[in-house]
Amino acid sequence: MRPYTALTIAGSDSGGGAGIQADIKTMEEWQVYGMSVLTSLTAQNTMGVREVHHVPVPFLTAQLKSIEEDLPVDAIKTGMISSKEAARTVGEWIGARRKPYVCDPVMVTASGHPLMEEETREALSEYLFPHADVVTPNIPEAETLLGMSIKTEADMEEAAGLFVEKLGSRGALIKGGHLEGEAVDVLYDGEIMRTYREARIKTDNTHGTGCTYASAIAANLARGRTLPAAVEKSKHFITEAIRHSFDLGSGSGPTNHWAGRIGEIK
Ligand SMILES: Nc1ncnc2c1ncn2[C@@H]1O[C@H](COP(=O)(O)OP(=O)(O)O)[C@@H](O)[C@H]1O
Ligand SMILES: Cc1ncc(COP(=O)(O)O)c(N)n1
Repeated sequence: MRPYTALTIAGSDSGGGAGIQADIKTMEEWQVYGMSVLTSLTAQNTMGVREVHHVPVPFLTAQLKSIEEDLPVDAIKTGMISSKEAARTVGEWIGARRKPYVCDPVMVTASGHPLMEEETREALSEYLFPHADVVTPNIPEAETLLGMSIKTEADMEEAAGLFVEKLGSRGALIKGGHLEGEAVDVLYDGEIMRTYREARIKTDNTHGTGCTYASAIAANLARGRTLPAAVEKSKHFITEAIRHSFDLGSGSGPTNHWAGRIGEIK
């Protein structure tokens, strides 16, 4: 049997809650075979990032070549991409594949550690966004990339539209986790504006939510679902993952990737 497959191109989180580790755990939950190309290694836990080591670009290329010569890729997700050169390499590779692609433009960790060099911001719209079916910024990322302030749902809709019009992606999902009240996300697929709404869960354990959400969307696209259907399924998945998140570590604890299967193993 040939399983559905997805590739994450992202950084490693030694603490296991975000980055590549969150991505592969999430793909597994959707019964999608996960593959990973590492861009950077972070020495990280729930409290923050101690050190970062970037994978040299020729080795990034070697990983991409290893996938390409041997393994099928049904969908792609990108996360931490620190340098302009890495963005160019990854963007050119993705552009040649023409597979469903979810771009999570991670810039800083929740604890405030930068994961991207400043000059890479422009490289995102140059090399990555044009190939993306959907870009998934949180509010601070959307504000930085668009140079606007986002405080209301109307602002989120405007931002989603601007990603497509000005920054060149085919779609945008603006995530409202950083606003107050309900956890509302706005998806624009280039034609229709849709809103996904869930009650806000009272917890500080949200380490890895962005990575998990983007990977769930990629896994659902790999399974052949449309973008709105993939987002709907993934919004439900991330909400349960936050509801059952783990009180691990003394910082912001990780989301629970197996929330949908709680109680299965006795
Ligand atoms: N406390 C919460 N309760 C319920 N959903 C949340 C909560 N915090 C974030 N979310 C949801 O989790 C997803 C990730 O959002 P967000 O926190 O904005 O992104 P990031 O992890 O990239 O900063 C979004 O669907 C958002 O609405
Ligand atoms: C290697 C790596 N990549 C991404 C994030 C962002 O995590 P989040 O999903 O909480 O925004 C992170 N903390 N570490």
